[in-house]
Amino acid sequence: MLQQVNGHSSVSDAQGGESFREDLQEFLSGEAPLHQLDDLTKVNPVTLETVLRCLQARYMADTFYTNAGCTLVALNPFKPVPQLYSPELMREYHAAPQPQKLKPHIFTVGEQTYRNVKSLIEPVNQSIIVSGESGAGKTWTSRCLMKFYAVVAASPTSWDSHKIAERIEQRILNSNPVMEAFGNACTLRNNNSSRFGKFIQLQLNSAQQMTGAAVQTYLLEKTRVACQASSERNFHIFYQMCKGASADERLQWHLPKGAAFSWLPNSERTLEEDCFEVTREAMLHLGIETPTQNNVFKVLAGLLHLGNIRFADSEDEAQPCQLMDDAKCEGSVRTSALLLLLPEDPLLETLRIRTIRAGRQQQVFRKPCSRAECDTRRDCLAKLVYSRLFDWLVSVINSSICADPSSWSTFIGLLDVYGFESFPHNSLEQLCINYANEKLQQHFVAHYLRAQQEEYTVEGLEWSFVNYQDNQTCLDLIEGSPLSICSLINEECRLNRPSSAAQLQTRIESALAGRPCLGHNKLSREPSFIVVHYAGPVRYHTAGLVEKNKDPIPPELTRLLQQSQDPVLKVLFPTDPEEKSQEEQGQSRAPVLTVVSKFKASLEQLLQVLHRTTPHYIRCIKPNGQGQAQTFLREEVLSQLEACGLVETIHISAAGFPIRVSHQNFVERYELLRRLRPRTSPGPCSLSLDEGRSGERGPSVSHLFNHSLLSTCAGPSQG
Ligand SMILES: Nc1ncnc2c1ncn2[C@@H]1O[C@H](COP(=O)(O)OP(=O)(O)OP(=O)(O)O)[C@@H](O)[C@H]1O
Repeated sequence: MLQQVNGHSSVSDAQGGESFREDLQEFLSGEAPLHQLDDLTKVNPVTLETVLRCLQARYMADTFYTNAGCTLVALNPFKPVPQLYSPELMREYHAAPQPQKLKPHIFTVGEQTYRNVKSLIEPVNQSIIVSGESGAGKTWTSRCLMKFYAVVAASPTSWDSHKIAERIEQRILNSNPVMEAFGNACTLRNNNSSRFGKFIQLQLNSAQQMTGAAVQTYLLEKTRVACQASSERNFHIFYQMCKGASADERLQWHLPKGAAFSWLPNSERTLEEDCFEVTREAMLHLGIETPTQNNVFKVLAGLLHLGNIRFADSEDEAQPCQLMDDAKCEGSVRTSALLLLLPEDPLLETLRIRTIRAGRQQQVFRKPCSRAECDTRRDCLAKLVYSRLFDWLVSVINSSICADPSSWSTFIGLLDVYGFESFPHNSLEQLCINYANEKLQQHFVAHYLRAQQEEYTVEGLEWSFVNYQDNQTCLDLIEGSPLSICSLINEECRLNRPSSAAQLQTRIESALAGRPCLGHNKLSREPSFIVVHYAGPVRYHTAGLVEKNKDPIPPELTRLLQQSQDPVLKVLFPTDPEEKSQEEQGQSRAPVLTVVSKFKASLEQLLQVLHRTTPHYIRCIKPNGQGQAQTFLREEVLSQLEACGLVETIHISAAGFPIRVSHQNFVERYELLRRLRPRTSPGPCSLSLDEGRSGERGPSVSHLFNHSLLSTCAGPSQG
């Protein structure tokens, strides 16, 4: 081959031939080392294999951030890398003339968004969408970005003239431990897993200083209060108070050392998250004074005692269930009532007896509940209190950190959402989460395609995306009108008819027959349906779906809690005189929104906000499921690349121009070809190294070309 090459070569003398031979050997021995490639869309060619190899090589070289077009891929190091997040490094990225020329980092994204706001080019507001599966590093990333803005967008003086007034950035940072204590839990996949989604809006004034923030939360996993999977835990706060309370507090909250609570599994495990003092301190900084904090913890202790109440089957259906025959159970009712400041007998009665209003006169009937119903009502009471407490905390946080509307004009939004989920058993929670991911994926693809087109236009390239189809058909299946999975589940709730899991499956299959993204696993014995998501097919079980969607709260429970004399519960359950009189007069109350309807509405609101911002994407990837440093499991990474839409990005890249090399890199790489150039005058495909240097176009401009162009011409069009 060399002979043949030499035949056309201008390299003639023996010495030159030898050096050429060596250079050619070096050329053939490979591209730049993979770990040095900062952008996945620049690996050649862009395929899953090359992308995986590149990520692996970088991970093993302790390089955790890589660009992928307009996305940043963040690999979880699973080990402390303090120098990677130091304030000095933050300032370096902040001060850099071109931060995108530094190594890929979340601070590049942070700085870019900050500069975009400064530039005042529409849309001025920015959003950073951080996604990934549980344990991939979303919370870590969001926290680091908040710290970054606290450093670079800090106001030079205190926001209040008083010395004691705390800086707003510190308050915003203080919201993290509080939200994590109440909203995070140890799961099989992550010791500190956020059990809710959040959008944090960092508010900036005209001088781009942070003047405040606002938090919006989504879908708190409230069932965890009363039901934890084996080897998982309840929300951190319960363990924090049980482990960190003083002797005096233990006495007040009836939490003697070593007390066993059935809603507090795996409490022998101590995690670094079990830091009660940090939570209390942060609550104090947010304006939640010690007496209010004590009240909150007293209520939580009341819930723990509530969880120890056990019912026994009643022999006579007309009689209410008895408590399990032990003194401990009676003690739990008493202590729970004491801590929640509720009358003991009505508490027990509400758990065991259902009241039904019927007829024109709204006559009240009392029906004893079965043992299972009693358990459900007990759990429902705990979930109701906890979810309202969480919402209240978020509202307190907001009132502490939110700036006056006149003091801010722009914002940077940080969205930390649960990634795509597919488990052996998937239910309404997974449907909502995956629905949100479909929406965000559509938003991402639209943005990515737009960015691609803009890049091609700048390059003067003709382009077309081959066979690219977005995920609208899947979204139509989930949320479309008039018929979709959401509408059918809502219909079942509205009609309030008894319907089995099998009937719901049949209804979905018949009403949505022929939809391309709907599948059915004929081998499955449990009633279910399959949705073919962009990230892969997921089977959803229909059992319990309608009930979960209704999320019914027996009105007696709310009425009971309205009787409490506890100051916190009084805030969480205010009495509404109008509602009470309406009920007494037999007027029907406003229709209760289903879980799906509420989620859909909040998702639409979120997307409206996102649509009005310039989005930036950070995809967090977990290199292995065991949380081990230096371990890169290709299969696991691959499934996450699929789930976070990166494979799709790669396909879109490949549908456009799959090979992208900057002019400068091209020249450096193929410099050898110049020495092969015949002495005759250059043809249309000849390479002139002096023309069109990339620097003349600006730093971000790449030359893009397809396979055929490369193979026939071996040189970029100089467009
Ligand atoms: N950049 C990082 N450097 C060091 N360790 C990290 C980094 N990112 C994540 N980790 C480790 O991984 C763990 C999981 O990260 P994190 O809690 O941010 O995941 P997550 O994606 O928010 O998960 P979930 O969806 O369950 O809340 C952290 O507790 C931390 O130990």
